[in-house]
Amino acid sequence: MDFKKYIEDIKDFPEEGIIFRDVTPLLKDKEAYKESIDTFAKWIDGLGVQVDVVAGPEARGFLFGCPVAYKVNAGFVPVRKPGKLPRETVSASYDLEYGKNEVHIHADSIKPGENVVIIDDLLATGGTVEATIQLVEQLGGKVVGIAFLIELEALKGREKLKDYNVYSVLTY
Ligand SMILES: O=P(O)(O)OC[C@H]1O[C@H](OP(=O)(O)OP(=O)(O)O)[C@H](O)[C@@H]1O
Ligand SMILES: Nc1ncnc2[nH]cnc12
Repeated sequence: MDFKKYIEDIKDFPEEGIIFRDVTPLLKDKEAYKESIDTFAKWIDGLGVQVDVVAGPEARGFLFGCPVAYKVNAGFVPVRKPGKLPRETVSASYDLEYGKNEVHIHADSIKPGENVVIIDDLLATGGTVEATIQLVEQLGGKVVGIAFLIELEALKGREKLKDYNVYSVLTY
């Protein structure tokens, strides 16, 4: 399927100079959304390992991570912005293409030795996923794969992920 048909390019959002890749038209289209989830799941099946956990960064990572977790019979761990998780967390901070942020996961959410796949809608500078990897590994999880719907190649996020198995459905 030509998924790019379902991605809207918005100039100068949320700041001048950024082309925002909006996935909401894809989410709205039942066939495109389903096929995108199936595409992630097929890639995960091809890894040949039982995935225990899918971890997805707030908020758009939930939109893809949760249905993929369901499909591959794994649990889902939300990677959240500060002040959202009610129990003890571990955290890491990072720079965004626009701005700065911090991510948290519950300290008991991943057990040592569990196989984890990280899913997000988009790879830009790689800051979010790098921070997410740090959290998973701090808890003893093994990052067996990382997948995005969209990779913005010019921002070279993949260079931060050299040691990992990385997949993107679409590149720009
Ligand atoms: O590779 P990076 O430079 O880290 O950028 C990619 C991240 O930026 C976006 O999330 P954002 O923080 O805008 O939050 P949202 O999902 O809540 O909109 C996107 O969903 C990725 O998580
Ligand atoms: N250009 C972009 N479009 C959509 N989400 C993003 N997150 C970081 N950069 C982005």
